[in-house]
Parts: sequence; structure tokens; C-alpha cells
Amino acid sequence: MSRSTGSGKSARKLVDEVTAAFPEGGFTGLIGPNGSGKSTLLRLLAGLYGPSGGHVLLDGADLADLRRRDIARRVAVTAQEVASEAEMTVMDVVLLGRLPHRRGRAAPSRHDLRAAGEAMAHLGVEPLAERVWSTLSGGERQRVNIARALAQEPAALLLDEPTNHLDITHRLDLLEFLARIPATVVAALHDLDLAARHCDHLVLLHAGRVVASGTPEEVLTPPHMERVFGVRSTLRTGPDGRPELRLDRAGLPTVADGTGRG
Ligand SMILES: Nc1ncnc2c1ncn2[C@@H]1O[C@H](COP(=O)(O)OP(=O)(O)OP(=O)(O)O)[C@@H](O)[C@H]1O
Repeated sequence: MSRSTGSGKSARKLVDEVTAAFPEGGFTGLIGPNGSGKSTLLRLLAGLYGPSGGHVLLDGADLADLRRRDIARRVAVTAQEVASEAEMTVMDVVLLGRLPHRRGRAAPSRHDLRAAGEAMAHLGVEPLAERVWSTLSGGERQRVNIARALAQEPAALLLDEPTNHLDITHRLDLLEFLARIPATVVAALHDLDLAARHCDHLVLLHAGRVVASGTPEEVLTPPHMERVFGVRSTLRTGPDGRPELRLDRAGLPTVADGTGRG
């Protein structure tokens, strides 16, 4: 899909010398500690930030040369936290995803309604269609927000911590769904074990730079895990053939009783 080289726009570089490619139709997990630059890189890929150097390419075209609307027709993005006060129904929120495809203030077309309905069905939020957004729980809001992005029918779906607020069942459902869809998916993820199991490609960031990118086996190596997260790790193939990551802080102080005295 796209490739980003360069840095964020700021006197201080938030991401620097990033060169990364995101396999078309694949599911890339963007991993790294807090503050390592995952959200910033997603914003660069979405064209919300312009790089102060380098380029972000979408199918070979520089995002800087594309109109905002043309980018929005092909790239959908969700933020980490979404505003909670909107008094719109869930259906109206999901239909916002159709805006880049609609002309002026015309009523939603049959195709718009179908795309919104299908997106809601995929995320299991159809029963919430008439609910007011501000009354939803955190996890419901997260799923509706992803449904909105999906209703956009994007070629590339950029998701900032999409498993936030989701219980384990919804986490697994969502990650399996993202691995299956034909769109190019790039998601910032904190659950390294889930990223190992569900993503076919990983980009590991540390202090605004790419430390490694490739398959889970290439990226989740003990030296990378120790260097970036300060943890020991073992990656093996599970009984279902998928990678299984085990992490521990052996040798480091632990918080065993919640008092911090371990
Ligand atoms: N608008 C901004 N102005 C100044 N610094 C910023 C801005 N946005 C982000 N940063 C800084 O850039 C760095 C990268 O932030 P970013 O949000 O991209 O990290 P992240 O990997 O997504 O972190 P997290 O896992 O905590 O969500 C952080 O040090 C952050 O404080």
C-alpha cells in the first residue's frame, strides 16, 4: 500500500528516518512502547500530518499530491479515543464514513445504506443502530467507530489501538476479521501476543525509529524484545500453527502484591 520515509512536522522529530512498506491486503501490526511514534506514523500514513522530509506513497502516488477527498475515499482512519458527547444515532455515525463518497448534502444512497449496514453487521453493532452515540459503552463506541471506517470501503484501513476497551471475545473477533478482509490494514497494537498470532507483518518502533519489520518471527526476536521492551521472550509455533509469544520479566523486579514491593 504505502511507504513512509521521513519525519513528522515539528521542531522535535516525532518519527525519524522511517522507511516502511505495508503489504497490500495484509494485516500489519504497528508495535512499540508508549510514545514510540505509532500514532504519529498512522497520522502520517493517513495524510493528517505532512512529513517535513520524505514521502508517503499510496499505490506509488505521493499523498502530498492527492486531494484530501481522494485520500479519504481510499484511506480510512480511526483515532485512539473518540469524542463521547455527540447526540447522533449509531447509524448516523456509521454513515459519516460514507461522506467522502457522497455528493453535497444528498440523502444517503442505497449503496451508502448497504455499506453502513454491512459494516455494522461485521462489527456486531447492528442492534445498536438507533442508540444515541453518547450512551454507548467504551467497547461499543470502539466497534461503532471501526464500523464507520469500514463503511468508507477503504483500500487501506488505519486503526489506532482498535482493541482498546474491547473484551477478549471482541478482541479476538476483531483481529480475526481484520486478518481476513481484503483491505490493507495497519493497526497500532499493544497486545504483542495477539499481534504475533493475527498479523502477517509487523513494524516495531522505538523512540520514533523502525527497529525491525517483517514477519512475526523476524520481528519478535529475543534481542528485539529485550532491547525495546526490556523483557525476555520466547516465540514458538502453537498447536494451531500460529506463532505464540511468551514474555516475562525474569531477572527484573516484579510487582507481586500490588504494593510495588514485589
Ligand atoms: N502534537 C504533539 N506535539 C508534541 N509532541 C507530540 C505530539 N504528538 C505526539 N507527541 C510526542 O511524540 C511521541 C510519539 O507519540 P505517539 O502518540 O506517536 O506515540 P505512540 O507510540 O502512539 O504512543 P502510545 O502507545 O502511548 O499511544 C511522544 O513522545 C509524544 O509525546
